[in-house]
Amino acid sequence: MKQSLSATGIIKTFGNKTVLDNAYIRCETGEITGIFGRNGCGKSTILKVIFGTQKAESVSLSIDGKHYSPKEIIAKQKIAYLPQYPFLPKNKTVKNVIPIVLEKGSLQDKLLYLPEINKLADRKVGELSMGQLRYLELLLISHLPHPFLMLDEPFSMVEPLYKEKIKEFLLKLKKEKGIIITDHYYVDVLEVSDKNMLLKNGKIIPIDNSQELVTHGYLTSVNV
Ligand SMILES: Nc1ncnc2c1ncn2[C@@H]1O[C@H](COP(=O)(O)OP(=O)(O)OP(=O)(O)O)[C@@H](O)[C@H]1O
Repeated sequence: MKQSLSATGIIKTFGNKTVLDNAYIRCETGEITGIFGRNGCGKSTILKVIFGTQKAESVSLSIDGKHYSPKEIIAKQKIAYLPQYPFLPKNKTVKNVIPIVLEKGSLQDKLLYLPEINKLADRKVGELSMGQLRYLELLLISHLPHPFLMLDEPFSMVEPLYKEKIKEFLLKLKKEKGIIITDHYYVDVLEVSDKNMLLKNGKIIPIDNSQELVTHGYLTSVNV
């Protein structure tokens, strides 16, 4: 059965600057939602507000019609979140960080035996390249059993071959999850997304076709 996530009425200010002005995100399992917007428009902030790690002046959050406080989101294990910046401890090996994120032994094994992760198993996290680290973090977070997944720049620093693997993986994963992605690699996002939104001046604008990203000033031209 489909599950739905709704975060509405989001207001967030930093000092006298209103970054989110009645913004919203809605997502259902079985679909990928792309969020676009210029640098500093509030894409990371909206994800952090929903995940409960950034306090907002206002946000109304519900999953399957049940209301949640953002403070409960981590504990309730409904939404997994890949932050924009690396979060794994640098001094641990890849095989030792997997159990920190994934509790279940079968999930740990599933990840560890993926050839691209297995070959890094004994390397320290701090010794991985940025792209290898991004790929590891994405796979770790995506293997959590949570029904919703928010990805902040999953394609950043990742080589083209692995970007293709990520897209293939996300298209399979969306059969069981609702996925929200924000990334300036807009071609990659558009290739996998079912619906898209633009964040501009604190508001969400639904995007029906990529030409609208030009109309609203995010792109100068569309080549997809
Ligand atoms: N802790 C903070 N204190 C003050 N201002 C902040 C803070 N965090 C974010 N901001 C400001 O809020 C705005 C939105 O930041 P955010 O990181 O959400 O943008 P973004 O859309 O994710 O940008 P980018 O595409 O560059 O990653 C920016 O103007 C930023 O400077």
